[in-house]
Amino acid sequence: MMKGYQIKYRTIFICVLIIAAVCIITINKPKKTLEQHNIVLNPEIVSERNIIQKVVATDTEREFLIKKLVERYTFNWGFKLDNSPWTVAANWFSNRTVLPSHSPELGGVLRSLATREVTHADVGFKGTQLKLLLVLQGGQRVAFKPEWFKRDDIIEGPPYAGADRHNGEIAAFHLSRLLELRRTPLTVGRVLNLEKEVKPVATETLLKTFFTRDNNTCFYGKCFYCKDESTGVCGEGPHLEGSVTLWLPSHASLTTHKHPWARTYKTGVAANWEDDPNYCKKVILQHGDYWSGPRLLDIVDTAIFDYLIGNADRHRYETYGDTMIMLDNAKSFGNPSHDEKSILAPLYQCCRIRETTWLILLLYKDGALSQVLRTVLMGDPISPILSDSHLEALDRRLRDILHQIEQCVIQHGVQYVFIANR
Ligand SMILES: Nc1ncnc2c1ncn2[C@@H]1O[C@H](COP(=O)(O)OP(=O)(O)OP(=O)(O)O)[C@@H](O)[C@H]1O
Ligand SMILES: [Mn+2]
Repeated sequence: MMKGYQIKYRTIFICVLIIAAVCIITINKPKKTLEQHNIVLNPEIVSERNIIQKVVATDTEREFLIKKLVERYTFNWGFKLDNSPWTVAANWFSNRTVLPSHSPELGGVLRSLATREVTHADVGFKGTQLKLLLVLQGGQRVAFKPEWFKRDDIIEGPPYAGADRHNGEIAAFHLSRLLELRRTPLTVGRVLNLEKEVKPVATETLLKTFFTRDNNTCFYGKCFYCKDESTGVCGEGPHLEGSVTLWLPSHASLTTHKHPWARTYKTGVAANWEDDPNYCKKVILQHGDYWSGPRLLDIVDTAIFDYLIGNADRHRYETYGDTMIMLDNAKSFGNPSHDEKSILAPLYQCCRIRETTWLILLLYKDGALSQVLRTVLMGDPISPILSDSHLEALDRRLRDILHQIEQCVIQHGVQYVFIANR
């Protein structure tokens, strides 16, 4: 009797030990990192994948990767164009991208945007923010967004607070190139002499809004927030810095849509997406074409891009054909110590992303993003474009994005999260 009890207790004890050991092994088993998953790759990014494998290897190879990326995205300011810069740029416009991944001509077109004579100046014809609509020699329309803030100024308040940041528009353009989201029109920095370059060619409507304050030339233009001298912008003397953005070609008819993840812009009033974890499914149900075409993935790409630049103001968007164009990126780089997680809602609510986008993001991890962008931005005539703290914020935000993608994979699996060829 006594012996039987002992055997029974010993068996139970051994079973408990085995179960505990299995549990410990399972819990401590290293999770497969995303790089170890065997993803089916698009041919065009196979070369990038080789680089990824290298970057995971050693510091020297990481340096090599950064050097390669800098070479690829630095533009040659002195490049001599054979054709009109405006024809070159108009020919770049296609149904998925507005410029090529890399072309020596890019430097020539950007130089023309920054230096060609202004032949006509008018008030911006759309939007809530003060801007100029200029025509440059050769008949090219551009939008000029003026400088309101210094590079170190910090914008406090709601995530969409403050006037436009012209340097943000420039940085966003180059970031979109680095990430191969080439759906942002060409943008460059420029200092205009308002007295000599703008006033002589200004329309009556614009001219009427010019005034002087402390010997500086100022104007208040025409827009929703443009009221009178109190809402005007001033240069230093006659000189006003700003961003010049190429207008898309006239044949590019754009359609405007309300962004499904738009904010209410009312303090204390949340939009539907803000407290509905199933919001993404509802968006897809409501717009079938979002899922069958590129739209939802364009929205996710744009959310990633906006999270990096800190733009919480994408209340509407434009499409050309099926493609979402990323216009108006100036509500960005306002506060380097604030990361507005809600901008990522399309990513964390849908948990779907283009496989190419994810692979390209991987190239820039561990500080490569700020290093490459810093060097590329040095080529702009009004550089430095971003303060160190904004560049550091990019690396930190990229880590958040990669972590979020990893969470999606853990939750839904690789096949669900990564979408190829759409
Ligand atoms: N480069 C461009 N090419 C073609 N159209 C453009 C370009 N930039 C702006 N637009 C058109 O002008 C509109 C207003 O531009 P933008 O969004 O930059 O102004 P905004 O004052 O910031 O507007 P909002 O305050 O609504 O954000 C865009 O929605 C688009 O239709
Ligand atoms: Mn805007």
